[in-house]
Amino acid sequence: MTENELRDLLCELGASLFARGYSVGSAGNISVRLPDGYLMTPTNSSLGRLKAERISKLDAGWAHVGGDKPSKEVFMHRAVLTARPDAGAVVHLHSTHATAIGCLAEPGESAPIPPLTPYFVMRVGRSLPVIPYYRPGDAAMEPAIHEAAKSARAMLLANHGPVVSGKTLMDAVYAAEELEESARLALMLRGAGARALTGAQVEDLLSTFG
Ligand SMILES: O=C(O)[C@@H](O)C(=O)COP(=O)(O)O
Ligand SMILES: [Zn+2]
Repeated sequence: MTENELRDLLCELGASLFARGYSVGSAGNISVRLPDGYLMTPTNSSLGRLKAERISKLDAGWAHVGGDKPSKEVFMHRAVLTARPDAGAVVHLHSTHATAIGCLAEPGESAPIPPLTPYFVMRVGRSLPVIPYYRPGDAAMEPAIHEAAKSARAMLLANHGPVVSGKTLMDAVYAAEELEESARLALMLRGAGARALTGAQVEDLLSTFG
């Protein structure tokens, strides 16, 4: 896709996430890898009202070179995109149920949501590390996120929200949506003795769709 097509898709997907309640107010931010740098949602912007021409552009060294001032979470996005050379985009949301799991789980946990459904395993993967709490925008979060992202497509920031990567922008958004719905399901079934997929079923999914 061209840069302009990616800008338009970012606006379209941001509006769709916002309209369906995956983000509210100016919460959340999204980045997309380009051949010569990165696109990032501007700080304090609503995902529901992004303007293609105002999206922030950063060069390959992560310096701001165009558009509005980028999200204060540049360190979060840089941590994931440098750890995962195959990732083309990162989506950070405050979606309610994934954030709730991030408030219940212990930092350091690696699988706070059980593999209840195949699509969760296919989109999010085997592990979902819980990163200790950092103040939003704190550069100190970068090493912990970078390390976790080497082996996980998605993670939960304790008491903050999910961070999800994907090969493409569309993949990252689909995975963020699936993570939120799986978190909702996990909370709904908490304590009910729900049957999770077995280890063999998870491995079969990962080797077939991984
Ligand atoms: O939680 C926060 O403050 C940020 O992580 C966030 O979601 C929105 O920050 P900006 O992207 O700087 O608006
Ligand atoms: Zn946030």
